[in-house]
Amino acid sequence: MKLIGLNREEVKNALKTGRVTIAVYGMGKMGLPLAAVFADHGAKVIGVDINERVVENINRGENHIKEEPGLDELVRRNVEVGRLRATTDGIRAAKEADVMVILVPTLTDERGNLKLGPVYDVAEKISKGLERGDIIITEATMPPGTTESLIPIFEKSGLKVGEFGLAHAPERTMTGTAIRDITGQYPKIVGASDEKTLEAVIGIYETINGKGVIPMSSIKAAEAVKVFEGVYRDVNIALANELALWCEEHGLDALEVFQAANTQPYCHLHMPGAGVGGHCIPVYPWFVINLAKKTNPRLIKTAREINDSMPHHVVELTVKGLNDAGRPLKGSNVLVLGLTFRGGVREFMKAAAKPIIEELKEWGANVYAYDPLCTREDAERFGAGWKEDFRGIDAIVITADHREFKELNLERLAGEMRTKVIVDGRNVLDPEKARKYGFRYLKVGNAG
Ligand SMILES: NC(=O)c1ccc[n+]([C@@H]2O[C@H](COP(=O)([O-])OP(=O)(O)OC[C@H]3O[C@@H](n4cnc5c(N)ncnc54)[C@H](O)[C@@H]3O)[C@@H](O)[C@H]2O)c1
Ligand SMILES: CC(=O)N[C@@H]1[C@@H](OP(=O)(O)OP(=O)(O)OC[C@H]2O[C@@H](n3ccc(=O)[nH]c3=O)[C@H](O)[C@@H]2O)O[C@H](CO)[C@@H](O)[C@@H]1O
Repeated sequence: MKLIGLNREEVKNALKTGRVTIAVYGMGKMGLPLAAVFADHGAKVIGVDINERVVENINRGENHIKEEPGLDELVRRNVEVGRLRATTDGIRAAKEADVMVILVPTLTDERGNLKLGPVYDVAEKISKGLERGDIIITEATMPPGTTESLIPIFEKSGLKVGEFGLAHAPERTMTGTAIRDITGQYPKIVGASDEKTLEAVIGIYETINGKGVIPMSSIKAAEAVKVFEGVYRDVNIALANELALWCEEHGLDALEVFQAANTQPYCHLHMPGAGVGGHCIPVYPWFVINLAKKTNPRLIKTAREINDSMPHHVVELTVKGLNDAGRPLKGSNVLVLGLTFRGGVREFMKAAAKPIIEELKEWGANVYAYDPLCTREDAERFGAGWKEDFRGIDAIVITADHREFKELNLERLAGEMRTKVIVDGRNVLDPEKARKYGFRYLKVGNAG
């Protein structure tokens, strides 16, 4: 059922009664939860992915996103009742769907150059199945202006924008809380090509999001909201890192000072640490930097440099800790705890562990690694040995805040390690407790 021209209440009713078909392109950490939530609210949903194994799993009612609580059941029951199915045929999905949601990766390379290939691929497929009255929504985080830059591709269908609707509704969630966030942790941001499309898209998201919708004046404004959220986070993490380095110089504990400062409602000092990884936070600033022609985003560029320098600082802390214990880094056995970019997610994009392992090896250390979400092969891919105990280890370097690391048995570590040095790159351990067991405990913002 085409939705353009309906008011939001009519759209909600149509969606809930199974008269709306939604195709979601990208069955990943964001796309599959969204598809399952739409299906659970009554829509007929087609999940589209280029990965045949992903498609086969979903059609068997199996969820492959293991970091998402509740998603197994949501996928199983909606596949079982026939509301959710998956395909690799993106063109056919567009022909059958009334609404097409683009939620494939939007990435950059190490230098921040955009890699929007998956978005263009999906746009081309949608253009071959687009029908009058259809609505296309980009949910993937987009450099502002990108959604509208796809219009020439969509108009290859022979339709003009206006005959189909275009909107941007950024996915404001994170792996591990996607279902909670999609269904109402935050209001949904929506910008659209025209009033009728905006009205329909508000109806679509009010159906699934209990916090409602914030309509924006344009598609580009909606794109900027999500990107700015990420830039805010990256710049504030850089501020925390810079102040933490100052605290080290002045013998202060950064977290003690930050926690006290943050009791003031206007102060939100973030967590200093081993660096900023993932598909999101280190990427979104480049969307702003690359699009700046007359302005010069100096602060945003400097923040990126500060955050990218933190893995090296963690290596410096490791050298200091070992030296204080009378051991050179060269020849020491160092165990890196964490290969993923953050705890709870098996994702390696710009993980701090990679440069840390490389630099430790350059200095002649024997480097091992362990991560509860990873395998021996992952460690070897990073250039480290795999080690699940602490015997003979001189220094432990924590680079991801996995729950397991917060619960480390310090008594066992003290008994097994050869030299007792801990560099806590994610502030997961209690400094006093570590020092009580005789560890030299260092972290970003407190060099012991
Ligand atoms: N992961 C997060 O916490 C998070 C949070 C908010 C927003 N986002 C944004 O959501 C978007 C998707 O991120 P994600 O974490 O779900 O990625 P992901 O890597 O987990 O999943 C992407 C999926 O898209 C599929 N895919 C790739 N190219 C395709 C194509 N041409 N056609 C169809 N499917 C294709 C892949 O096979 C994969 O299954 C990105 O723009 C990201 O910035 C991510
Ligand atoms: C919708 C979307 O895109 N969602 C994103 C998702 O982001 P994400 O999954 O990438 O996770 P983040 O928590 O942002 O971590 C990124 C890296 O920064 C390090 N870090 C973090 C905080 C800090 O104070 N100091 C740090 O050093 C951390 O170790 C890691 O390496 O969720 C965030 C809400 O959590 C959102 O804001 C963010 O938009």
